[in-house]
Amino acid sequence: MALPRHVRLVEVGPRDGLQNEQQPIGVADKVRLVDDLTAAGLEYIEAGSFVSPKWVPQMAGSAEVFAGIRRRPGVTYAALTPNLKGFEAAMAAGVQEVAVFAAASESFSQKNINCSIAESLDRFVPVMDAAREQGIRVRGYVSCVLGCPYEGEVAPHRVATVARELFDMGCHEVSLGDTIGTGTAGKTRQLFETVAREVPRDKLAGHFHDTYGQALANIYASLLEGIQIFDSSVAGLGGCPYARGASGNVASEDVLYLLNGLGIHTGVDLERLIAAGERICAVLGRENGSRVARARRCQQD
Ligand SMILES: CC(C)(COP(=O)([O-])OP(=O)([O-])OC[C@H]1O[C@@H](n2cnc3c(N)ncnc32)[C@H](O)[C@@H]1OP(=O)([O-])[O-])[C@@H](O)C(=O)NCCC(=O)NCCSC(=O)C[C@@](C)(O)CC(=O)[O-]
Repeated sequence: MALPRHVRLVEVGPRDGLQNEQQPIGVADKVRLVDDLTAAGLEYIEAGSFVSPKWVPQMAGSAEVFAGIRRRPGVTYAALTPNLKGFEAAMAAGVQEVAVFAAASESFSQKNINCSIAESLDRFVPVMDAAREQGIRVRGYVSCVLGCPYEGEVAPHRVATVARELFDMGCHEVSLGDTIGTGTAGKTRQLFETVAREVPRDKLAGHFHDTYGQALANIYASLLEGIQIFDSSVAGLGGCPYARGASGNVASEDVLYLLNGLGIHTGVDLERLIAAGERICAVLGRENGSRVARARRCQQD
């Protein structure tokens, strides 16, 4: 399959990235991060999460974040909503698009959202109904698509079943998450080939954590499978609170460098993106997880 000419980057740093930080992060710093990402040209930014603050304390201020950001027309600012309560809170905060999240592994589903896969899909039905009534688009996530921290291997057909359920219930696109980053390029191709029998390819996104250093290779493998939407996290922020040892998402800067090198258009400015990552890393006092950003810094020193 020929490589696509355009890719949409879904920036998940303010949500997937920051949700795993142990130290408190002020609303102003979160708002600044989202504004910097907007300035870098990202068209889709996951800016927060309306989940139980007991489960993920770092996302507790999401309503304030949505109140503080400067929204650029044409940019989607989205949030996670695991149930109707979260959806209603997101609507009150003026969220434009929400995401529901399921897993391909029963154990991870229990650890992450305290219910089975089937129960989670049932919980999403009222969210989907309310979203339809209010004209809100819903994105779907499937976690553990290339491995589970509790169960190990996950067969592609199990992922396909959950992805199909999410698509059939009205999710406009389904993002497949390699939560623990164990996937390799061959398995990634096999995964998309299998899932694309159930959900159209142009409705699938890749969401790769870089724990084993395979994320860029997996993105290239996905491009060869015709996938044109990728989730990434500025400065490689993050991890997953329910997958011990999982490192952050693949760094947005590194994905952009790959795509730029392939001549694939994204509309994102690399230098501004690097600046956004450097700023939030300075706030957090952590090393920048983007190799591109680190290389640029060395060249400038
Ligand atoms: C789903 C629940 C709520 C079930 O949690 P539960 O305890 O089973 O739910 P519950 O309905 O019994 O409610 C318990 C308490 O939570 C409250 N509650 C209930 N719902 C909400 C809500 N929406 N917002 C705020 N509060 C809420 C509810 O009001 C109650 O409060 P209490 O009476 O004890 O004071 C919980 O398990 C939860 O919030 N989990 C969140 C897990 C999470 O955010 N994980 C990270 C995101 S997923 C991810 O990172 C993976 C992804 C997407 O990036 C892809 C990948 O890489 O794999």
